[in-house]
Amino acid sequence: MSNIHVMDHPLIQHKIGVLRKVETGSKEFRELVSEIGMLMCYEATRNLPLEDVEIETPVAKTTAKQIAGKTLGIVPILRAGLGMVDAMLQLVPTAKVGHIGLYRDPDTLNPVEYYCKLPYDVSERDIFVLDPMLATGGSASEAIQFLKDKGVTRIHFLCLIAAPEGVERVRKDHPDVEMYIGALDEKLNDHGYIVPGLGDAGDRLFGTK
Ligand SMILES: O=c1ccn([C@@H]2O[C@H](COP(=O)(O)O)[C@@H](O)[C@H]2O)c(=O)[nH]1
Ligand SMILES: O=P(O)(O)OP(=O)(O)O
Ligand SMILES: [Mg+2]
Repeated sequence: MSNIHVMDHPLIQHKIGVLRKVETGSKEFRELVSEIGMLMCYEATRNLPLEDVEIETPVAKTTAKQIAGKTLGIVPILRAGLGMVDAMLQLVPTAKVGHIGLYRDPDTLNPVEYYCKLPYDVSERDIFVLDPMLATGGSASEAIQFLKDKGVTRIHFLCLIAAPEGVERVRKDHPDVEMYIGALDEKLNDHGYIVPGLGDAGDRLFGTK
């Protein structure tokens, strides 16, 4: 079974279409990123292991299910990944949140790290790395490597839009990572932007351009 999952849900496709539009302003953009993030979280958590737990309802004792293990962690790649955090937390309120700050050098397109703060028990958790855009794959690959160096073994990567180049890079560097992709686009342009894409996700989320 492939570990690359391209979303085919009509709600996700519809919302990504609105997100792409040049006339979609920051407020609506933020709402859409959050909504799509929530729908993708639902898909990305589909295979989490469950364990039995004995509970008591008002009527009877029974065996219910709960997520097994030390539960989850969420790691947005700053800034753009921040737009997906609240939605994930609404579905998984007990998740801990780490942050990895990376920006792309505009000339080399290589990621430059400027911040990192992770939960102390990060290595015991299933980690969901968030970034709306997977372009060259440099940022995602570096963030994932960073987590692996901290001992994390179960990593899932979620992005709203991906270029084939980025998917190939992450697949090659990290074949063990589950990738969840809202839409797979055509290519990168000469500046490393996804075509057709949506522009710079961080700028559109925070109104910085
Ligand atoms: O069309 C795009 C392409 C990239 N971004 C931002 O860059 C990084 C991902 O780029 P990589 O080349 O994959 O490292 C991502 O964090 C986005 O913030 C973008 O917004 N739009
Ligand atoms: O990857 P970048 O350089 O686009 O960073 P940001 O997410 O802060 O816009
Ligand atoms: Mg940006």
